[in-house]
Amino acid sequence: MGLLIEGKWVDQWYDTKATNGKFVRSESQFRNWIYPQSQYQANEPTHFPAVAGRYHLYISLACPWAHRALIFIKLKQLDNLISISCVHPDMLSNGWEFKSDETFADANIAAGDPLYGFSFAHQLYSKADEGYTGRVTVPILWDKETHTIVSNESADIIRIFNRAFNDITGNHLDFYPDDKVEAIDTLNNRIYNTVNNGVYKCGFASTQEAYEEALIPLFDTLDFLENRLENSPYLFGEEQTEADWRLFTTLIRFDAVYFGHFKCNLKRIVDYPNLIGYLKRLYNTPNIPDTVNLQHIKRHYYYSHDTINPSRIVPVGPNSFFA
Ligand SMILES: N[C@@H](CCC(=O)N[C@@H](CS)C(=O)NCC(=O)O)C(=O)O
Repeated sequence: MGLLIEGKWVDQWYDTKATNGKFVRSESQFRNWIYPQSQYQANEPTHFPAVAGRYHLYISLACPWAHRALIFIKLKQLDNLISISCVHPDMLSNGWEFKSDETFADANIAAGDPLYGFSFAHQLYSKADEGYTGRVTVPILWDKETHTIVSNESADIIRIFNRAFNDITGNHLDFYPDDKVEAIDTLNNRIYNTVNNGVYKCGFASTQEAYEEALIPLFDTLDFLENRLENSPYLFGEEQTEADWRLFTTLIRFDAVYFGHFKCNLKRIVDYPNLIGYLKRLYNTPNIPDTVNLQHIKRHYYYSHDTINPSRIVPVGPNSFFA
């Protein structure tokens, strides 16, 4: 685990000393946008046009943020327009690596870097910006034409996928409808701070106080969501929205990883009747099971975070999502 400093790779774990033991996630730095041809302005440096075959998505099958992007490829039927490949689940001193390894072959997503044959994800960041300083994270939405990163922010990538390619695919499903924008943003904000990022705040805390400060709001929000789902299949009623999918990628990892490895252990998701029903409902959406790789998920967290799990032993259970 490390980061790039002025384009050079430096191996170091998250520094929580300056923040009283709290984990503070850094902001993504590539925040460009893909627009449909009708809205694309060539003279705007942050604009990229929606063109079939032009973009590549680099993901980790273990990572909940990258998982969102993969899910939107499926929901919006973008498989034939955007190519995808994945990193190896082990994120060690070189950060995310591209290597093929039969043990971790996924049935649907190829491993490696088909564009440049790079060994490390940090080489993509240096290619995009030779003086880049910051973390090397996935997902990475890459432009094959100008050889740069369009976006490394999953929240933006799923909104790009929600709209930009509709004219090409004919898929007009809308997971961020105009009349719900404010309500979705408000709920996303709570779920991001206390659940999606909340589990990381628990897991990467380096003081008892910082851990407990993250744990309590995490379970407050899970209790609140359990209540909200009492009479409703999804967070905003009958229709799925992006809020559901942003929550899904954390919930599906919870009992297998966050409960044990990140010490988020007041309750499991299976202990919440509405949340577990909701998780199964989302999981059973067409093409979604193909996006969930429990082997990568468990291996990545338990094997990569040796400050938390120095033995690198990967627990055997649970070996299904809902048990
Ligand atoms: N805000 C980013 C966060 C992405 C992120 O932190 N991804 C993790 C994997 S789960 C990562 O690549 N971490 C590497 C690092 O922090 O060095 C997003 O949502 O896209």
